[in-house]
Amino acid sequence: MDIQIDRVIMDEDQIQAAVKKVAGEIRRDYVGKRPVMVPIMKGAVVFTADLLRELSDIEFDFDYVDVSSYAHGESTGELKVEVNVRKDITNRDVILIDEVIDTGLTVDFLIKEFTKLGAKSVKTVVAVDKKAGRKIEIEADYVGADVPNEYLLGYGMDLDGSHRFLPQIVAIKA
Ligand SMILES: O=P(O)(O)OC[C@H]1O[C@H](OP(=O)(O)OP(=O)(O)O)[C@H](O)[C@@H]1O
Ligand SMILES: Nc1nc2[nH]cnc2c(=O)[nH]1
Repeated sequence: MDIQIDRVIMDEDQIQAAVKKVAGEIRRDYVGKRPVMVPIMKGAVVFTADLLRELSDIEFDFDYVDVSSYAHGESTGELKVEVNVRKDITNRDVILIDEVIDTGLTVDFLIKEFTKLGAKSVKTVVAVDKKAGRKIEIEADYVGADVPNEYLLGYGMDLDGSHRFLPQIVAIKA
């Protein structure tokens, strides 16, 4: 597939500033609470590595889920759970980590799942927020930066597996 980059939405410095901002907010709210950090793979892989190294001065536990719903650049609206959480999250404060919130369907689904599993609280941190993309009413609790409602690549975001590890966040030509 021929992917043409249109423009850079966030460069590496802007991304790192966004990581530091949300890390500061999470540190303030969770120090001493030992939350369970749960990235939503695969897209969250890069943001998670940055965020959790930034938070290495507080205590937390770690697990991950692998959930996907996008194919060929579009939300199918159907969540496929490849790997579910294995840690016992009963009565635990959980922080879901994702690189982007768009329709909101992924985090909404997982918040409901984790609440059913007995979590004490489930909050969400995202690197970027496409607020205009929402299909349901839901907000992330910690947002690195707001971005336009265009299909983005890089910093974990892919198109059918391509461009996921681009260090910048870019928009592509339609
Ligand atoms: O708010 P939403 O519209 O639900 O979109 C956000 C989700 O979309 C992407 O996942 P994707 O389904 O592409 O799977 P991947 O993480 O494995 O690439 C991204 O990593 C988020 O998890
Ligand atoms: N790659 C990619 N995945 C997404 N999932 C939800 N929104 C996006 C996006 O803009 N780009």
